[in-house]
Amino acid sequence: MSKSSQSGNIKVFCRFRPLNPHEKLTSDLIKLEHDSNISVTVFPQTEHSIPLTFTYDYIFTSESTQEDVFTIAAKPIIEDVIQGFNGTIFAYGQTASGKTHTMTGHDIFDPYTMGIVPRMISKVFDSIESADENVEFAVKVSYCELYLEKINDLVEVDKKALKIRQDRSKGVYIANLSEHYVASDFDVFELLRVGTENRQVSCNKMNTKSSRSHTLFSLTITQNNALDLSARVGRLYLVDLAGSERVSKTNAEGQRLKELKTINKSLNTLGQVINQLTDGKASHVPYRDSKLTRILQDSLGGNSKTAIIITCSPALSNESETISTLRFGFRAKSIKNKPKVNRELTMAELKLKLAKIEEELRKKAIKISTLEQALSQNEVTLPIDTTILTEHTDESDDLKNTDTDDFFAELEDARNKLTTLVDENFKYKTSSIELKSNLDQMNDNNINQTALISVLEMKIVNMETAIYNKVELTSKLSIEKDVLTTKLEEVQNKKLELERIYNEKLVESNDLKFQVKMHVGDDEISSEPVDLIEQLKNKLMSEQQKYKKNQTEMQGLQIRLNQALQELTRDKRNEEKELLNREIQARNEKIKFLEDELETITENHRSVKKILSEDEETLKQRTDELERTLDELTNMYKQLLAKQSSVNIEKQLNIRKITRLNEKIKLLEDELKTKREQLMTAEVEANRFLDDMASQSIFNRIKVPIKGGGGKGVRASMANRLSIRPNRAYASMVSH
Ligand SMILES: Nc1ncnc2c1ncn2[C@@H]1O[C@H](COP(=O)(O)OP(=O)(O)OP(=O)(O)O)[C@@H](O)[C@H]1O
Repeated sequence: MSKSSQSGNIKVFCRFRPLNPHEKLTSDLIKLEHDSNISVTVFPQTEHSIPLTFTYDYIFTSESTQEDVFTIAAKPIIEDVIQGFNGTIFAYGQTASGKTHTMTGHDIFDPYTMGIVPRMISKVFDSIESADENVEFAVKVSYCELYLEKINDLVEVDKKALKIRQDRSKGVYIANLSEHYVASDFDVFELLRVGTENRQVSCNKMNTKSSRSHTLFSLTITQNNALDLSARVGRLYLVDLAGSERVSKTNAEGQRLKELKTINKSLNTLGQVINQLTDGKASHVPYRDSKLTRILQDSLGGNSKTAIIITCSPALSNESETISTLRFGFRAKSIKNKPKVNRELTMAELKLKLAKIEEELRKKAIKISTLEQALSQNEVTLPIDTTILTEHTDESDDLKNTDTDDFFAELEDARNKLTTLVDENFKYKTSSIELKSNLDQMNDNNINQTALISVLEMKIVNMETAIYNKVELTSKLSIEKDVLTTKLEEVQNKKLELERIYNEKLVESNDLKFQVKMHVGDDEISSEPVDLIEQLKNKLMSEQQKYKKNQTEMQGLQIRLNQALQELTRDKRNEEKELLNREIQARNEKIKFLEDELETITENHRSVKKILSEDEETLKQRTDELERTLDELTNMYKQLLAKQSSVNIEKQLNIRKITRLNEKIKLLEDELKTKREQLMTAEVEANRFLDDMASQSIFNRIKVPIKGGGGKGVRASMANRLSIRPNRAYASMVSH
């Protein structure tokens, strides 16, 4: 199967039916305005209600014809199904709103009243008739109903309570549901008639032939092109839902009430599925909550081209149901599906794909070398064995098919990742270098500051030594001063002593003079006393000399003391001391300042170190991370190389296969040429045989090939049989 997907919203169409005869007598019309053929505004009659505007892909009014509905809503879907897409059309609305009228129609043979289903079937066979005669079609149909949450086959009625299954190729499907090959629209109509007869229909208060079950009619068209050997499969689902209705409006009880509840439950789940699909935030879509939503899984949010026709009653008595239906359709409009063509590739397409793969391989090789360069620029060496690129072996038959698109996407992804990582790595490296240079600069600054500090410290030591010397000198001078003071005191004491002695001697001498005067008069003084006086005079003289000497000595000492004191108190000294003190103070302040500065620098250094160590840590982590990622990328790169190698091998194998196939085709073409003529005659016989078969049984379990364009013979013969048109009673039975 090849992919050719395009996403698109589900198409929603709205259809208002006319008032029925009963409503014409009992009810007014809902107040609404058709703003355009895509927008309608409802003015609810309930108190305080505001007007509600709804837009759809198209709005059919009560005057719209069945032909209009088919052309606008259904025809594009069947055209897509013939192209190989899956398509779904279903009608949703309250009971008696016109679902069956829209889907089947009142009379499937009446060109005016026939609904979507018969028109689509005719369209399918018209398309087959006008198709290329090299295309062979096979059409098969199945018809079932979902009644009370059980799936029953409507053609082979013994097949009841069928199970829903899902697989990759078929998607969601009903296991064991009978499938019938059909050769013409007549076969399909006949099958529809039988199925409709078997459908659960009962009377209710609102609709005398109300559908009590949901029905699912499926038509699968397979086409094989004999020229390019391509194949396509398109599947069409036509769903006629049972109508929702309020329990209170129907007076239902017993089995009817049970049916009603089951129908309402499955329709509620359908509403929830649509709500979840359009919510945007919802993580779970409750498809499995009802069989109806499970069957419609591929049609809602899946790979189908889907059209929903919401049918509405215009009667005021149904206003709330009509608004609820309009809301349902409005919401469903935003569901996005991803339809894809179910087809197999032709030989030419295979060749084209091979050429594309070869081109992509070439590009990939360039990309790989670019990657290698990028890696080597980042000093990442890869242990690549380059021979792996060209190596291939015959033992590789088991190798899985590699989707080159995925491979290239992966490669591109890896390349982008690598580029981002390389850029990041580069950024980190640059910032790391910047940080390192900052750190170096700060270290240099630090060294300079430290040198300056040590010079200053030296200076401080010198100054301290000088201060110490000065202090020592001062203390020496102070000691000397003390000694001199003591000496001065001694001299002064001596002086006082001498003065005292002198005074005593003076008193003694005066006493002696007086005694002499008194004793001898002036001339009668004997030689003895004169000697004594002389002695005393001499003694006094020597004492005076001693005194003078002491006095001179004392004066000398006094001078020396004064000199010493002067020296001590001299201004110059004081000034020097003052200066010294000031210098010491200034240096102390400088030391303090430098200490503070040193502390700040140390603090800065510490914080920078901390930041750097943190940055280094982050950088280290980042580098580790990058290294890990690079390791991963290296592994990925190796894997990619291995993949590339397997693609190369596969390419070789494919080339061989294609060569073999071409040879085979050549042989087959030759064979075909000879057999074609034989087939022409056989075909006439086969047509006759098919006619016979169709006359015996219309439900065919054997594949009936219908030739595009060439199928005219079969359909024409069928048309002959259909020329006896079914009577009215039969036709209306088909419609319900
Ligand atoms: N657009 C229309 N034009 C004319 N008549 C219509 C239209 N739509 C519905 N009717 C008529 O309204 C009646 C109810 O329609 P129908 O049976 O299709 O409703 P329904 O939605 O299928 O009901 P239920 O869910 O109960 O099966 C029928 O008689 C049908 O012919």
